[in-house]
Amino acid sequence: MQKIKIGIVGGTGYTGVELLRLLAHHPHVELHAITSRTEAGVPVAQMFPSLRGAVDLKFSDPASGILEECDVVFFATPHGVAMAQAPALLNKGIRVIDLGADFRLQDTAVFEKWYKLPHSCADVLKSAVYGLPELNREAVRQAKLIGNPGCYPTTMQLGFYPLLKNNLVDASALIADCKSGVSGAGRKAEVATLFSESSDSMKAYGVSGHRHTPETVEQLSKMTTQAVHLIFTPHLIPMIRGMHSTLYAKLLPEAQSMSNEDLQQLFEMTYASEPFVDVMPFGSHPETRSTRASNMLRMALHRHGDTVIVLVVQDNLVKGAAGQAVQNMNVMFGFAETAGIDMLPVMP
Ligand SMILES: NC(=O)C1=CN([C@@H]2O[C@H](COP(=O)(O)OP(=O)(O)OC[C@H]3O[C@@H](n4cnc5c(N)ncnc54)[C@H](OP(=O)(O)O)[C@@H]3O)[C@@H](O)[C@H]2O)C=CC1
Ligand SMILES: CC(=O)N[C@@H](CCC(=O)OP(=O)(O)O)C(=O)O
Repeated sequence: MQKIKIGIVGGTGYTGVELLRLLAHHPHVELHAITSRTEAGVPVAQMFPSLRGAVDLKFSDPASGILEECDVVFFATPHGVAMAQAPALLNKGIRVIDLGADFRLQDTAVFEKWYKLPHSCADVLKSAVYGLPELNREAVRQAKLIGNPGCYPTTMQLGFYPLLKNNLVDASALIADCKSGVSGAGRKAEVATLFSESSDSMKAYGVSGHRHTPETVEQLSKMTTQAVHLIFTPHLIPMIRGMHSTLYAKLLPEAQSMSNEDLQQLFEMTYASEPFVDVMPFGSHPETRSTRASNMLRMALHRHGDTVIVLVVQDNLVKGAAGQAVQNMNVMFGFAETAGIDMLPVMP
C-alpha cells in the first residue's frame, strides 16, 4: 500500500509532538511537513530529542506551500487557525483534521459566543464531521474534514452514551466532575501552568461556564429525545498527562429495577467491539496511569441507589487529542483503526 503524506501545523505544541510520536512509526504514512512559525529551519529532533532517530525533518514555515503536497493535514493549533487555512487545502482535495474547536460546533453563533472569535467559514463547517469514531464511524469514513473532539467531551460522551441511548436516565440532571493534567492547557507560557502554581495543589476552573459544555450538550442531545442539561466542572490537577471524569446520572423510574449486572452488561455490549474503550468490572476504580501514553479510554460503573456513577479515564493528549485524530485518519483512509496507535500504556 502506498504511504500517504502527512502535514502537521503546530508541530511545536504538545498535541503536535504527540502526533509526531504516534505517526513516526505508523505503517501507512510518511511525515512530510511539520510547520512552526517560530522554529522554521530547526530540526524537529533538535527541539524534541525524544524523536531523535525517528523524525529527520526540519520545521517548515506554514506559509511555504509545503502543506499543499500532503494528503492529510492535522491542525494542532489554537482555535481560529484551522478555519483560516482549511478551505484552501480542502479545495485542493487535501483532507483536514482539526484538533482545535473550529469544526466541532454546528452553530457558528454558539462558536462565536464561547470562543470569542468570528467563524470565517460557515459553509465549510456544514461539511465537517465530529470525529468521535465510536459514535460516528460511518460519517468519519466519508469525511473530508474532521472536527476532533475536545478532551473532556470525549470522556463525557462515551461515559453517558449507553445510558442516554437506551433512555435509562434523566438527561436534564447530568453531572460531570472532571480532572485534567496540566498538559491539557498546552505548551504556551501561562502563569497557571507554572510548576510553582500548579504542583502540590488542585483547583476547579470554569465552574460558571466552560466551552466544552456546549460541545458536549450538542452531542449528548443526539443520543436522546429528552432535553439535555449538564453541569460540568473541570479541575486542574498536578500531573502532566491524564484525565479522570466522574459522571453522575439519575435512573428514570422505569429503569430503577435494573440490576447492577444489567447495567454492566449493557456497557460491555455497547463497547464490545471497540478497540479503544475498556469497560472494567463493576465497582472498580480506573486509574489515569492505566491509560498513560496510550489511546485507551477505560471506564467503570458504580451505583448509589438510583444514581449511576461512571468513572472514565484517558490520556488527554492521546485519546483526548492526538491519538483520536490518528484514529480518525485511520478510519478516513480505510486503514486498520488501530494502526500506529495500538501501544500499551506506560506503567508505573
Ligand atoms: N493539550 C490537550 O490536551 C488538548 C488540546 N487540544 C487542542 O489542540 C490544539 C493544540 O493544542 P496544544 O498542542 O495543547 O497547543 P500548544 O499551545 O501546545 O501548541 C500550539 C501550536 O500551534 C502553533 N501555532 C500557534 N498559533 C499559530 C498560527 N497562528 N498559525 C500556525 N501555527 C500556530 C504553535 O507553533 P508555533 O508558534 O511554533 O508556530 C504551537 O506549536 C488546541 O486547539 C487545543 O485546544 C485538544 C484536545 C486536548
Ligand atoms: C487543563 C486545561 O486547561 N485544559 C483545557 C482543555 C484542553 C482541550 O483540549 O480543549 P480544547 O481542544 O477544546 O481547547 C481547558 O480547560 O481549556
